Amino acid sequence: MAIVKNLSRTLSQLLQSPGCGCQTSIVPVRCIGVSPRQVNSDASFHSVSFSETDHPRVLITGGLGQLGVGLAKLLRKRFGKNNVILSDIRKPPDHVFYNGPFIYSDILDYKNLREIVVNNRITWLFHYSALLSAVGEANVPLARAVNITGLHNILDIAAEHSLRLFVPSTIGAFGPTSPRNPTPDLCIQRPRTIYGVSKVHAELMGEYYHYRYGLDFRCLRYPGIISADSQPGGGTTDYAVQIFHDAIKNGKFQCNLRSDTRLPMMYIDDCLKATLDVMEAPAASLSMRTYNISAMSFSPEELVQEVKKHIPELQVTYNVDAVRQAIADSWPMNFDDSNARRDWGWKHDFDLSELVTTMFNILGSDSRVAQIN
Ligand SMILES: NC(=O)c1ccc[n+]([C@@H]2O[C@H](COP(=O)([O-])OP(=O)(O)OC[C@H]3O[C@@H](n4cnc5c(N)ncnc54)[C@H](O)[C@@H]3O)[C@@H](O)[C@H]2O)c1
Ligand SMILES: C[C@@H](O)[C@H](N)C(=O)O
Repeated sequence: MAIVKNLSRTLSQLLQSPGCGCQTSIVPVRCIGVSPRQVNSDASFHSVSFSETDHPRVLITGGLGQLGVGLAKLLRKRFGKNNVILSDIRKPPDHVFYNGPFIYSDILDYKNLREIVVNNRITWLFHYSALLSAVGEANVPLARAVNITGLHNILDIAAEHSLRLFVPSTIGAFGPTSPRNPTPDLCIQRPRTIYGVSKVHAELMGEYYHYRYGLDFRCLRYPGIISADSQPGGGTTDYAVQIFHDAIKNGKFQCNLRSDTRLPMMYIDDCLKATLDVMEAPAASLSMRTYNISAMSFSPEELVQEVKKHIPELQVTYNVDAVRQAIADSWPMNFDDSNARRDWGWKHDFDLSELVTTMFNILGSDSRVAQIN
């Protein structure tokens, strides 16, 4: 009986304090072949390994997608061009290649990742590689490999080298049984896509590594992100980017979601600002490690009305894609991000009308609007 009591006391102490349990033992993370992936218990996971006056040394994985290049630009402004390395498995266009460090990195290659982290003395890692919701459903084995096996590699590397790790999650981490209007941070999560399942897995594994090994894991659940100078990578919210390009190019747009499909959305600048803010937030201010962030929520018909203020003759038709519609119908309609606002001061700058005006300003619709008037 006494043994059972002692065991349960030790276990409850372990579960209550972050970074607990790493004081006295070597914690095996994973052993593969001749490279024992072990985390030394003495590693000071909570203190980042650069001094307060130094800038972090940053690696971004999956950096050539919709969000990575913009993130690199923001981080380079803050920490210096050479302190931020973009990586991907694709060939970078000239404007990316000549604008700062870029290297090849396949997140499924653990040794290559480790080499990059060690050789470049990386201290912060932004893990952007993923297959999004629609392309994930089209290739489940690849999505499982990249989104789950790849994440395991990232977590182990981050724990081994005491990195501060950011992994984005998504509105897609919720499912039809979650409260949808609004969706709070903590509620039932039973997504029906491989993308959503892998993101819930990422949230839970990151938090587990935080509480078990003290990994400085930080995670935001992004809404659908809208950007002007980068294309989305195959998600359910892609229509909200495509409409701007099609409206400007030929004044016609065919929407693949039903006109009343309401989803949380955000302009890219807000998303990247939130990402940097949560990474810079003092650990003591974070009451959780995974936060919803929100800015606006709209349906295709509401977006169309706003776009028509700039291009009144826009013609819209609906040709619903069954896979995407089923996904969207299972996702949150509105996101409750009150914890992020309270804990680390999250605040969005762009509402729907500012978003649409900004998109047209960047994409250069002025001449078209002028022609119409
Ligand atoms: N864009 C959004 O609306 C949105 C919303 C919520 C969450 N997120 C998350 O933010 C992150 C970035 O999103 P994004 O829109 O830029 O994605 P994206 O699909 O545009 O880009 C993903 C990148 O991952 C790379 N990649 C694929 N397999 C890889 C591998 N084996 N090794 C290394 N890289 C690999 C791809 O080449 C691609 O450039 C993702 O994790 C995504 O889940 C995005
Ligand atoms: C919402 C987000 O995760 C992505 N844009 C998708 O639709 O898959």
